[in-house]
Amino acid sequence: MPDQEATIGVIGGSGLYDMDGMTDVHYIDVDTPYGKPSDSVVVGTLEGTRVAFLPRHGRGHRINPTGIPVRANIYALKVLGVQRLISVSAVGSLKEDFAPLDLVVPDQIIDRTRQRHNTFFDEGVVAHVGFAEPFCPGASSVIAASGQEVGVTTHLGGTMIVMEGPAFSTKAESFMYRSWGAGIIGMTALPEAKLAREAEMCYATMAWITDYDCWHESEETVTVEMVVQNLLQNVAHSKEMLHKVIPQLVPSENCGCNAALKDAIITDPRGISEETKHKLRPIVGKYIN
Ligand SMILES: CSC[C@H]1O[C@H](OP(=O)(O)O)[C@H](O)[C@@H]1O
Ligand SMILES: Nc1ncnc2[nH]cnc12
Repeated sequence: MPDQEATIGVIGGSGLYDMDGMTDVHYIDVDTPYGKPSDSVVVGTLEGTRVAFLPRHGRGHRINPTGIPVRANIYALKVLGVQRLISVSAVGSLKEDFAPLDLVVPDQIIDRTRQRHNTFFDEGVVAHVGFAEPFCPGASSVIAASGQEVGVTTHLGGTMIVMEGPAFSTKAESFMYRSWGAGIIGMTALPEAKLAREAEMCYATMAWITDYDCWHESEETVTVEMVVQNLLQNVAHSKEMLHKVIPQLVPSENCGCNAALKDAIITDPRGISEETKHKLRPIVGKYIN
């Protein structure tokens, strides 16, 4: 595999702006039809595997959740060869037994975002990917097993609310999300998960609980200070876990993530312009040439 390619991708969230222990490192600035990604992508070797790492808020946390160039991020990782993508996120808890510092590996998601581009298929070619199971079950199991191995309280499964932000929720919203049965809340897993599906990548999330949002009677309402304090411990666990997770992320025969577009493109290929084909080649080149 060439130096500037990687099959595994990691998107770092709040607090995770770099990865420890990578060797043979290249910083790559990728330009995409959707503009520049959040920052340079670091490609290096970790535990014998080529990995591409990208901090979604940019180094120094410059980009708010709404402003993250998610299409550019996913497109850039696809161009670099990424097939399986792990996302790391700080989240609030909506359930008593999901406590700060616990790890949740969600299996469902509810979209409460309003201002984001959430598809590669909005111009010139239409595709409808299946999203009933938004996270790759194989990659999710690997993350959960490694959480248990490093000794963190780990919950496999749970519904994640993705809100627009950047302000945190009102109490009324937080109670409503609880009544929906949701377990955690964050601001960034969408459209990331959807675009990763369109790009036929396995996608799973390591969601670290930093707070009880604002619904809890006896716990303090979320603040950035509280999130950051808990993040420091969560980030250390994330880094330790990534060393274990990455070498185990082998392709699974039955997850189907790598064939998400197989029956999803509805546009007659004869009507797709050369310009659109060129723009979307890394995403659809396997099906439309
Ligand atoms: C710093 S608190 C809110 C912020 O943290 C989470 O970011 P990420 O998912 O990238 O870890 C949350 O989604 C908000 O963007
Ligand atoms: N309570 C919360 N709401 C939304 N995003 C978060 N990230 C961390 N805590 C959060």
